[in-house]
Amino acid sequence: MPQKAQAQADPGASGNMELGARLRSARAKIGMTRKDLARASGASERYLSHLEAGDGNPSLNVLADLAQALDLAVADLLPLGGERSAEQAQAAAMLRRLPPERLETVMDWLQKTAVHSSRKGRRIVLIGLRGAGKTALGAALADRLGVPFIELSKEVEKAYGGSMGLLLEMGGQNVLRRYEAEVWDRICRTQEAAVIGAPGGIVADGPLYERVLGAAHSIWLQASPEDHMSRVVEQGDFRPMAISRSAMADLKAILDARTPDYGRADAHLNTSAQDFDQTVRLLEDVARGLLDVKTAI
Ligand SMILES: Nc1ncnc2c1ncn2[C@@H]1O[C@H](COP(=O)(O)OP(=O)(O)O)[C@@H](O)[C@H]1O
Ligand SMILES: O=C(O)C1=C[C@@H](OP(=O)(O)O)[C@@H](O)[C@H](O)C1
Ligand SMILES: [Mg+2]
Repeated sequence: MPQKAQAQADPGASGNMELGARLRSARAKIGMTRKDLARASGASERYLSHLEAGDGNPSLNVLADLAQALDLAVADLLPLGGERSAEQAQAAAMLRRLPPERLETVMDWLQKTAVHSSRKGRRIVLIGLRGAGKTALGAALADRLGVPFIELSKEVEKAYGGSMGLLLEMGGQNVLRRYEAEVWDRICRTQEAAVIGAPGGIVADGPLYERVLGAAHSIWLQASPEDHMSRVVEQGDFRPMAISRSAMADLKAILDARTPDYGRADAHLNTSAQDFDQTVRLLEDVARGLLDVKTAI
């Protein structure tokens, strides 16, 4: 194999280059000459010049001496630990230097903001069995938060250009899942803030459900089986429970089977414990709690 290709494929070589660059820039930042650094660290000037050129593989002891001479942590000299930008590397270095007693506060803040909100944005997704209130409560919540209300099933129908019934008849569950996944991803790309009503059956598509939980703040709207049934019957729509003598047994079985999945939502709200308007108020509190981001460290 040619020498150059081998060097490029060797992650150690690029690490040494990065170490060299970090050393040079750390030294430059504090106005230290190579001679100064050699004196302060005990390494020879010639060795330092090799290291800075990316041509060396220093021992941990040497690194420790260099770091001490530069008033840095050893980790600050090491190649990026997977960070994708200088800012990320700087943030990681700052975290490493943070006194332990401040670390807990900073981690708490990071969890609530950086990690949490960057992926979930200000998106709220409502999940739950039919009659939970995803549609009715979702519209009311969106109104109160001043964000759009989007129903996944409606968006699927728009994207397909036909009714859900037609889509299922022509394409079946697999096509429905493909549409749901495409529409979900588009919503996440285009809507930083929204209330999204998921179809009750979203839990059946494992990979999509994972994406849903990861890309929005999720709230499971719970109701008693009796309320699920009466609300659905009132709407004259019996999906996914067929009208039969065993309808209530079917409903309970579906609810039981889905409870572990619905239960993974970030928050749960019992909609059976109070009337609609009170439920809207509670839901708004829950949603604002999830969106609330502490900005002061
Ligand atoms: N406390 C409550 N919480 C949610 N919905 C309620 C409540 N009380 C009555 N309802 C009614 O129950 C129905 C819930 O249906 P819907 O919003 O279509 O549920 P989903 O979209 O989850 O199937 C709505 O007509 C709503 O007005
Ligand atoms: O719970 C379910 O299995 C289903 C719920 C419906 O969505 P909604 O809960 O939005 O009505 C729809 O996805 C389909 O009829 C299956
Ligand atoms: Mg609905």
